[in-house]
Amino acid sequence: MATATLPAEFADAVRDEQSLRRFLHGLPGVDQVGLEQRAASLATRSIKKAAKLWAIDAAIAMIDLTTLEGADTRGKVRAMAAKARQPDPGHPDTPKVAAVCVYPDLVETASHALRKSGIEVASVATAFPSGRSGRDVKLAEVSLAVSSGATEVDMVIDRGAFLEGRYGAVFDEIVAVKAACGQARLKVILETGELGTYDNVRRASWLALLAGGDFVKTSTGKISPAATLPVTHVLLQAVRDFREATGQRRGVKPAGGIRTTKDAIRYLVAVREVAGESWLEPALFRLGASSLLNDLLLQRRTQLEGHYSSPDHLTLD
Ligand SMILES: O=C[C@H](O)COP(=O)(O)O
Repeated sequence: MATATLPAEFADAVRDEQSLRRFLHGLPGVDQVGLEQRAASLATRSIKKAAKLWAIDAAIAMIDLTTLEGADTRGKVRAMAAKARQPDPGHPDTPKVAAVCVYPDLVETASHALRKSGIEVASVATAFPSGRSGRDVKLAEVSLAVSSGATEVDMVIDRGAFLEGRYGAVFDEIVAVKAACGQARLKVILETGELGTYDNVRRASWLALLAGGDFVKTSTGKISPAATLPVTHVLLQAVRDFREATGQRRGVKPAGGIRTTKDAIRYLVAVREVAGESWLEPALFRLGASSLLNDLLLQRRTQLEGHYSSPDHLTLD
């Protein structure tokens, strides 16, 4: 197996396929009932009015504004980039989003449209969303994205290999992609809706962290279920425990199906309660979403203006 830069205590776990399997299957099992109850009870927590505007602004600043459609055009990406820079021209104090996320062939357009904005350019890669292609093709795609200006790469893991128990192959692929990323941040999409169990989600999270992923991300947004609160709890527990064990902080990105301010705030509450308040920053937490920003902007206007605001003044998501 390839090697990742790891603290000594984990060097043994990734020595070979057998050690990795032993490590991943030695992780504590997830208590499904306890996990789902805790996620549900945190989801009902209400937040005070004063905190709501803070939470809305925090959520906006942590969005990876995404378009991943076959029908995407350069014009659509330019319009998204303009919205990413200034989400609500009627309220210029509205924060910018964290990143714009596109397919590799649109990175150049996004990068040009976002220059000097401080907004990251994220590209999906490694045969997104299925992950079904050869290693060389996947790495070539990562190189295309990075050489076109991507500052972040959202790769998908090989779920087939993972479900066959070929953990070494998944690990090696993440290590190779990380190397191809150079300075770009690597987010590792687990596609949790295909992993079957919370135990598998925990194993996949640790595998991605051990292999050098900067973020673990729930979903592509292309299958159902996509992001859920319980699954996000498992990812947050993994980065929290990884930090305790190694001193290294990694990020979490739920993505897929997050559409409302209420949902976004539930995720922020989960981050605070599971990983801790220090994770509430764009370097460590993102919300991957194609259709969330407008609801946050409407709720923000409602908070500021004291009455419901019509969506007519906002461009479409
Ligand atoms: O990575 C982000 C997802 O593809 C977005 O999914 P969504 O369109 O359900 O928001």
